[in-house]
Amino acid sequence: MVDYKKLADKILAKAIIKPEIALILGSGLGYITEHFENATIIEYKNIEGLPQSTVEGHKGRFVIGKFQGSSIIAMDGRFHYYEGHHIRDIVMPIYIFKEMDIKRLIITNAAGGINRSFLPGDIVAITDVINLAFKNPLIGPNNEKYGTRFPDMSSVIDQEWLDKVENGATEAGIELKRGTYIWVTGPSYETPAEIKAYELLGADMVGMSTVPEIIAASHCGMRILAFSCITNMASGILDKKLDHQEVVITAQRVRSKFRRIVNIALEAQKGEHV
Ligand SMILES: O=P(O)(O)O[C@@H]1C[C@H](O)[C@@H](CO)O1
Ligand code: HPA
Repeated sequence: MVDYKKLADKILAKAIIKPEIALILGSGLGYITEHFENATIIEYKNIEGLPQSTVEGHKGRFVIGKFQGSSIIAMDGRFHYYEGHHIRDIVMPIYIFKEMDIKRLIITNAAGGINRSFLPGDIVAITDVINLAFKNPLIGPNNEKYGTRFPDMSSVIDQEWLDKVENGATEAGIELKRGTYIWVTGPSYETPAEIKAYELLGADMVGMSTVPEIIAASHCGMRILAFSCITNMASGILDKKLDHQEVVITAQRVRSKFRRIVNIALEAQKGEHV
């Protein structure tokens, strides 16, 4: 068993501040850490036992600092199943955050829009997920210290927190859509026939991450918000080939809107108990 506490202590020992909220940054979204004050950067390669990031647009480092008055630990680079990591290793950071006594998690990703009312550049609040990869990071012995063997998944997103974010976004004049995210392993993008099938299953956007993190964070009782940046329309919707460069470029194009949504999410939890 991995000693998450030891890893958490090792990371905290290098930081100037004690983080209270964790933020996982999707493809091309790492720029938000440029706005952190008093930032400590810790490369994954300097933490023995952690997997490494191998994907463009994922730097592979923790950035710990103050953002919008909140103390944050951000993952500028996440782990994906298609990189060859064991499914349990993908969620190692979640249990490390738990050992840091972090109670709130904001997850972000780049995703392909399936819902025809979405446009590249939209930000969508994830309201539910579909695990089409059929991989579960909780398979194996359960550590009761973190959570129960059979965790409930009927309300994985913190609705109270999301309501506040939606109100804040409306007040700020930012359009925040809602949708169901379907997780596939990748790394190949989907075929048009697959996208038609996922649409029938009720998915609004498709991506290659986030769901393992939601399962693990939910298992250990964290309050979760998750946002997709629609970087492209999913396969077959437009007469266009998909390409990771476009994903990263679109994620960067919406940097100001995306940053404001994260700001609002941080503001929305201030003054609350956890
Ligand atoms: O880490 P995320 O989910 O944001 O990255 C998406 C999914 C694939 O890793 C990649 C495909 O372009 O971007
Ligand atoms: N499919 C899967 N993952 C993605 C996509 C997509 O179209 N865009 C960004 N990540």
